[in-house]
Amino acid sequence: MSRVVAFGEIMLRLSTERHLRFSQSTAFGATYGGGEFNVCVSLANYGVNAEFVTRLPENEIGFSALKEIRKMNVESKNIVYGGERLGIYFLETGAGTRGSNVVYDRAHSAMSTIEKGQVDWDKVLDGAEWFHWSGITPAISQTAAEACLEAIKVAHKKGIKISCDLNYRSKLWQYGKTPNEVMPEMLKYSNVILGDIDTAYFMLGIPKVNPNYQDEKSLPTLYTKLFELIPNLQVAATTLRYSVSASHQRIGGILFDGKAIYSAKVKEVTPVVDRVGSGDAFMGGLIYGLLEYQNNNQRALDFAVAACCLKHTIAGDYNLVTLKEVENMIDGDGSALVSR
Ligand SMILES: O=C(O)C(=O)C[C@H](O)[C@H](O)CO
Repeated sequence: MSRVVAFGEIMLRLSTERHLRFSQSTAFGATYGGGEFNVCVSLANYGVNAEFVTRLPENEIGFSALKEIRKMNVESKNIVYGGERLGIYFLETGAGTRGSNVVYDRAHSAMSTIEKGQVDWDKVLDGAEWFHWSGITPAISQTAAEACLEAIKVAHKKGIKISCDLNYRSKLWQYGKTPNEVMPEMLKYSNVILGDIDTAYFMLGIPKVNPNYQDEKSLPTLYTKLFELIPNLQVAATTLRYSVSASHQRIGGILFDGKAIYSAKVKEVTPVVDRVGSGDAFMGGLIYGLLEYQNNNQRALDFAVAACCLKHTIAGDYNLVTLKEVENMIDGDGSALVSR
C-alpha cells in the first residue's frame, strides 16, 4: 500500500446551522478540517496509508483533534506537541445568492508557531512515496513556511514525489511576506501542482492572460509557463467550475503533463450541500489516481473530478466516500450508486 505524508494545520471548524448568519447563531456545529488533513482523509478512504504531520497543543482540545485524526484512519505518530492553542475557523454557510463566509481564529496556534527542526523529517519520510503540502502552511507564519521548506527539501533529497495545492487564502499572509517572496523557492521541488489562473496570479505573480477566461484554452498557456518556471514539475491540474447558482455547479477538470492536455467531462452537481473541502477532495483524488493509474493521466483526472463532485454532496470538510463510489461515478451511471 502506498504511503503518503501530508504536512499542515488541522483546525476546529465551527459552523452556523441551517444557513444562519453569524450574528443570529446561538450554536455552532463543531467538526474539524484543514486543507492538507482533508487530503489525508480522502486518501485513507481509498485505502492509502496516509499520515498527517502537524503540531498540536498539549491540552484537551489538541487531544480531541488527535482523536479525530485517529478516528479518520490517518496515521498520527509523528505529530509534534507544544504551543498555545488549536486554530479555529468559523464558517457561515451561505444560501442562494449569499455566499459562505470564513473567519479565521488561528493566530498563535500550535502549528503557526512550529519551527524548523521540530519534526525529524529524515525519519518521518523514510519509506514514503509521496509528500503533500499546500500554500496554506507558508501563509500562516514565517516559521511554518520554514518548517515546510525543510520537509520539502528532505522529501526531494529522498526522491519522494511532492505535490502542492497552491490554495491561495487572501485572509492569511499577515506576517509581512507576500506569497511571491516565499512560494517560488518552495515550489521549485514540487512535481505535481494544483492551481488555476487566479491562484497562479496571487501566489506567483503570473499575469492573467484574460482575467475572465479560465478554461481549456487559457490554462495550457499558464501550465506551459509553470513548466518553464518549475524545473521538477511533472503534472499541473485544476478543477474547472462553472457556477449555475450557489446550489448548482458544473464541474470538470484539466491536467497537463508537459506534453499533452487532458480534460474531464463536465458533471452537473446539484444540490450543493457543502463545497468547503472540494478542492482537497480533487487533490486527494488526483494523488490517488496518479499513484494507482500510473500511466493513465486521463483516468487519474477523471477520478479527481468525480471525487470533487461527490464532496459537494457531503456536509463537513471531508470527502466521506468509498473508492467504489468514486469509481461508480466515473464508470457507472454517474450517480455514484453502488449496485448490490
Ligand atoms: O482555509 C484554510 O486554511 C483551511 O484549511 C480551512 C478549510 O479546511 C479549507 O479551506 C478547505 O480547503
